[in-house]
Amino acid sequence: MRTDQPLPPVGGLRPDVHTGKVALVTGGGTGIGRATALDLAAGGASVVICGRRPEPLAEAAKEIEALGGSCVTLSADIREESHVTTVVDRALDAFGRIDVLVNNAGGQFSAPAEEISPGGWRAVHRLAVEATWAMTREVARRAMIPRRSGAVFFIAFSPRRGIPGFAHAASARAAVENLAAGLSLEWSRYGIRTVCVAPGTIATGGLDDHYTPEDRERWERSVPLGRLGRPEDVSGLISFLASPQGSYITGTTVVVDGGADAWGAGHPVPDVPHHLTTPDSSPNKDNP
Ligand SMILES: CCC/C=C/C(=O)SCCNC(=O)CCNC(=O)[C@H](O)C(C)(C)COP(=O)([O-])OP(=O)([O-])OC[C@H]1O[C@@H](n2cnc3c(N)ncnc32)[C@H](O)[C@@H]1OP(=O)([O-])[O-]
Ligand SMILES: NC(=O)C1=CN([C@@H]2O[C@H](COP(=O)(O)OP(=O)(O)OC[C@H]3O[C@@H](n4cnc5c(N)ncnc54)[C@H](OP(=O)(O)O)[C@@H]3O)[C@@H](O)[C@H]2O)C=CC1
Repeated sequence: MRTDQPLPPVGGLRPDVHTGKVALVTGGGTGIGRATALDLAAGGASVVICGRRPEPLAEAAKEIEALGGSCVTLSADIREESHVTTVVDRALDAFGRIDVLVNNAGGQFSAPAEEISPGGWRAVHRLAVEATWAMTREVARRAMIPRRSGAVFFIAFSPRRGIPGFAHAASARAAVENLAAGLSLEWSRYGIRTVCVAPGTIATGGLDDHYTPEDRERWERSVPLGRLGRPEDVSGLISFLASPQGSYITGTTVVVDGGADAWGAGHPVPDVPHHLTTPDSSPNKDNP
C-alpha cells in the first residue's frame, strides 16, 4: 500500500498555533523535514530550511509560500561548521529569532555491521551526531539561551534497540536520544525543551531512493498497525510538541511507529547457524 498521500497539515491544532514563531528545519526540502516545515508554516511559523541541494528547497519554499507562509532557503552541508554558522546567521538576519529547531537532516546506508568501514561509520555519525550537535549548540547559544526559550527536536529511529544493517545509524540515533534527555537537565533552566522523536519506517522519497521494495515490505510486515508511516504522521507530532499543548514535554523520546517498537525488528529472529542454537552441539563444547 502506498502511504505517501499527503494529510491536511496541522491536524487538530489551531491554525495560528505557531504564529510569531520562527522554525529552522534541517533537511527541510524533502520527506519528513518538508512535511514538518509545511506543518509549522501552516500553523503560522516563519520557516528556514536547509539542505545540500537547492532544488528541493526551492520546491518546498514554493509550497510554504502558497500557504501564505514565509520561508528562507539555504543550500548548506551541515557537516561543515562554517555552513552551520551561515545557516544561523541567515535565519537571524531574516527573522531575528529562532524558536524551534528540528534536527531532521540525516541518512545512512544499509550494510552488515562487519562491512561498515571506519570511513562509512564516521560519515553517518558525523551527520547524525556531530552536525546535529553543532547546529543545536549554535542555535541554543545565539538564539534560544538569550531569549530564555526554545524547543529543539532530534530524530531517532524505531525500533529503538537496534536494526539489522543499521549498526552505525541506530547507534548514532541512540546518541541523540541521550542528548535530548541530557540537555533537558541542563537547559530547562533556560526554558529550552529538548525532545527526541523516533519514527518507525516512514514512506518518503528518501526511503524509496535508498531501499528496495523488499526492504519496504519487510518493514511493513513488522508494523502492528499494518502500514508504513506518512511524513505527516511525524510532522503532526512535531507540530504538536512545538505548540503550547506540548509545553510540559521535554527530555524524552516520543515514538511514532504504528507499534513497531512494541513488536521489535527481531521477528522472525535472524538466521543463526544450527550449532549456535543448541548448546550441546557447539563445536567448542569439549574445548572451551
Ligand atoms: C527504521 C529506520 C529506517 C530509516 C530510513 C531512513 O533514514 S530513510 C532516509 C534515507 N536517506 C538517506 O539515507 C540519505 C542518503 N544517504 C547518504 O547520503 C549516505 O549514506 C551518507 C549519509 C553516509 C552520506 O555520506 P557521504 O556523502 O559522506 O558519503 P560518501 O560517499 O563520501 O562515503 C563516506 C563513507 O561511507 C561509505 N559508504 C557510503 N555508502 C556506502 C554503502 N552503500 N556501503 C558501504 N559503505 C558506504 C563510503 O565507502 C565511505 O567510506 P570510506 O570509503 O571512506 O571508508
Ligand atoms: N523515512 C524513514 O523511514 C525514517 C527516517 N528517519 C530519519 O528522518 C530524517 C528524514 O528522513 P527522510 O525524510 O525519510 O529522508 P530524506 O533523505 O528525504 O531526508 C534527508 C534530508 O536531509 C538532508 N541532508 C542530508 N545530508 C545533509 C547534510 N549533510 N547537510 C544538510 N542537509 C542534509 C537531505 O537533503 P540533501 O540531500 O539535499 O542535503 C534531505 O532533505 C533522516 O534523518 C532519516 O534518517 C528516521 C526514521 C525513519
